[in-house]
Amino acid sequence: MPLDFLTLMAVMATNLFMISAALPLIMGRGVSRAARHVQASLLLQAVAWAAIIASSSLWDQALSTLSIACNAAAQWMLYRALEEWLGPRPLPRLLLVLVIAAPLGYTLGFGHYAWRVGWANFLMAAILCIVARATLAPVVESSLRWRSLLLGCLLTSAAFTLARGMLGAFTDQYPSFRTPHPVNLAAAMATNVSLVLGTVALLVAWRAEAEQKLRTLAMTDGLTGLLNQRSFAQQGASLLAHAARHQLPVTALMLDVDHFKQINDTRGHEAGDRALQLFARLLGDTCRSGDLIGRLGGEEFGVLLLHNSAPAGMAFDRRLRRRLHAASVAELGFALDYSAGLATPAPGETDLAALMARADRALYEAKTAGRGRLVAAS
Ligand SMILES: Nc1nc2c(ncn2[C@@H]2O[C@H](COP(=O)(O)OP(=O)(O)OP(=O)(O)O)[C@@H](O)[C@H]2O)c(=O)[nH]1
Repeated sequence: MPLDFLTLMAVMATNLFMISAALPLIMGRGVSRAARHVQASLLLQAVAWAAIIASSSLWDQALSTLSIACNAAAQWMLYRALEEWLGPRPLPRLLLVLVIAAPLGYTLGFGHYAWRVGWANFLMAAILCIVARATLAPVVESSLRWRSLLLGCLLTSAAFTLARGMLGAFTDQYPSFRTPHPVNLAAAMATNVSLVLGTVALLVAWRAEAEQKLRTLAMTDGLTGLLNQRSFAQQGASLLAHAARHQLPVTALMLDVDHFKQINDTRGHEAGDRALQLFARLLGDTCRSGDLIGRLGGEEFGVLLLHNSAPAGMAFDRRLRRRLHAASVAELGFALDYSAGLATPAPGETDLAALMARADRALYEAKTAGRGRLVAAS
């Protein structure tokens, strides 16, 4: 079956334009930054392929330079999407330099065919390798499946781009972009397939991002960003089981802001919300990593301090109280105070509900004893 190179390219450019038009419709408004980067990347690729096809009939230098600039920029946008999904990625500066240098060197050396083809393809291959590298070693948890698929697509494209560069720079078998050389035809086929598979990988990545957002939303309290009651109970039970297994000390605290209704009534609901946010932030600042904090009700918070026995829990309370008094006056314009109850599990105890109920009873004692204090369960 004869394969016409330009037809393959035209099909790919058409597909890319269709996908670029369809994606915003499928994804809808208000999508994440990563999704917007992906949309931009696909559109830039579509323009790049359309420009290279058009360059064979008019404005050769301008359109082929535009094509390389768009292709490089498309990879930059894809890299930015990967940064959003996977955390900081390696070699961002080098990538940016290559993205700028690829079209610049190409157009400056346009008069010399071997130079411009070698330059543009070698730099594009390097760009593709850096983006492929960016799919590895995520800083945040991410599925290996879509990343492997994207990695495969990018490495395949990089290999063919490199092969084109070698042919153009060091042989006379690649006299033009449309040459029906077997490597060129295979590259066009592979790019078409990579486009489809790469788009699938990116859609799966986008879905994974949406799922993660939903999971976070279901686990956290919208106002303070702390764990909500349900996830505090789930994660608290695991923490308690872990502590019991390894015989680690744990201290549980129940904390409740004092006279909170009065704050709402006299200063307004918004001031009350800001007070809760400040309290939550200071709780986070006073805890160490591995501790658990949750908003268990309106102005009631639960804390599980790992590696801490009762005296350390009391020291935690003193630190928090000091910080709260200073920060509430400075940031809210009035002093905020709270009552707290403290309880520690018996050796081997893993019943979180019973432990928190003891801390809650101690909290009630703190309230009835005049508020603004900590009471330890006996
Ligand atoms: N601003 C604001 N208020 C809330 C929120 N959730 C609950 N509340 C209010 O918190 C108040 C809690 O009042 P109470 O349970 O009487 O507690 P309190 O006034 O702090 O009294 P003590 O705990 O006995 O010191 C109620 O008025 C609730 O409407 C919230 O998310 N934001």
